[in-house]
Amino acid sequence: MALEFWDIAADRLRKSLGNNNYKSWIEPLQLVGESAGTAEFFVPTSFFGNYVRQHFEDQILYQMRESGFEVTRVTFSVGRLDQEPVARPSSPAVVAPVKPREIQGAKLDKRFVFDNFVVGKPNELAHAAAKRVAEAGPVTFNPLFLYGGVGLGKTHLMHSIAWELQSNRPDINVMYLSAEQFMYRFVQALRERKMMDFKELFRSVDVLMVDDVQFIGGKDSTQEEFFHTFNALVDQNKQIIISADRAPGEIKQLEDRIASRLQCGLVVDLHPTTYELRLGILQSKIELYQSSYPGIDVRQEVVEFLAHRISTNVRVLEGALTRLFAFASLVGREITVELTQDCLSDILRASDRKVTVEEIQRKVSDHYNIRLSDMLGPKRLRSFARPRQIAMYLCKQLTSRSLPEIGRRFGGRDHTTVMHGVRKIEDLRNKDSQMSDDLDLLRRSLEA
Ligand SMILES: Nc1ncnc2c1ncn2[C@@H]1O[C@H](COP(=O)(O)OP(=O)(O)OP(=O)(O)O)[C@@H](O)[C@H]1O
Repeated sequence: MALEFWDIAADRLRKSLGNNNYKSWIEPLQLVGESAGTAEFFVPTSFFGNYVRQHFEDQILYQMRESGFEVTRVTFSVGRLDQEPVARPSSPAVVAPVKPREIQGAKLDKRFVFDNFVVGKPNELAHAAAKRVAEAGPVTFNPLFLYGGVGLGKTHLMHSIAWELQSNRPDINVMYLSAEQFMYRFVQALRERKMMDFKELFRSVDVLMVDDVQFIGGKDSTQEEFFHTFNALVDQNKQIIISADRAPGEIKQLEDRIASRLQCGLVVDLHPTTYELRLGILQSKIELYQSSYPGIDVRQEVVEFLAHRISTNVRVLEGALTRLFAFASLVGREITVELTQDCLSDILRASDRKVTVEEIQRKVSDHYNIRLSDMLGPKRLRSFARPRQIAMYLCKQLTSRSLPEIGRRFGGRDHTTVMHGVRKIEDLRNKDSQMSDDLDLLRRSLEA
């Protein structure tokens, strides 16, 4: 009976709102039941429900009353009746069981899960924050903004969150995509005149994850749309997770209002890897590789050699291992440091960190707590002369500068003075363990 009344009300709504509005917003409503003056409707998404409530609620109430309903209130909740809409006022609605939802948006990499993410000092905060949002508890920081240099694990953490959300909360809608894909979809929606669908899609997600957001810098209309999407979701208390290669305030050509919104939640950076973290990552990747290349062993000295020499990013480290394992399996030899040097000569050359003379001078003067001007000036006091010789020695070791060039950069000294200094330190290094430790420490911090 109620269904027939609804048919009448719907027909009146078609006439009063027009065919387009009717098709888009009234036809998809499913009347679930009506009691105590309240009519309850199922709607496909929460965005849809909000939209109808804001724009058509009064009209719906009015036309329902005009058609014989005694209603004073309508409610809209997300759901779907299992078959054709059946309106039985006093019987409970039959709702389709919740199926685990697919993650919407870009495809996720199966290897990028929390279990495969090695945690160390440089990334522990980012990891902890990622774990927290993956629990899908009450939203405490919105957005979570992860940033860091190339290949430091931002995408890995984002995918891990998405996988974990899918298993913890199969009922919620998670959307992961890159900022580039966001723009592509936006442009496509504009071209095909489907902006309403676009808005509805993005406003109906429970967790939105956008990777590499620096991409929208300078793209004005994409930024504008992103801003509206962002605000709409935050207003609904939906979780947003963003990644970028730099902090929000440093993204070029990003509107100030967006940068400031992005800083409203928790901003965490992934620091460059340390030697220890690289060792950990290598050990974990080697174990993974050994399942594909049984019988191939990597000596500990090789692992240390790689962790020491490849300090750029983890992606390069992984590339080096892949090549090493493939090579070792082809030639059927154990992986030694020599084999590694042969096989990875190009990667090792490219990874050689370019340390500058100025960096060395600054580091050494800081380490020995003297002023830079005293290190470069004419004073011959031992407390200035020794750090000066150490800095010269490190310049010879870590840069490709010639002795005369180094002399010039140290207050215009002669190349024989530099040579004398370098020899002195070489000598001390072999005799004095404190000197040797100091040199190792300085070298490591310069190469980190
Ligand atoms: N802590 C880590 N533990 C294990 N693997 C890691 C870690 N950090 C990075 N990786 C691996 O390094 C590779 C590069 O990581 P990812 O793609 O997540 O970097 P990114 O920060 O998103 O880089 P980009 O700025 O280029 O997008 C991936 O294969 C990832 O699994």
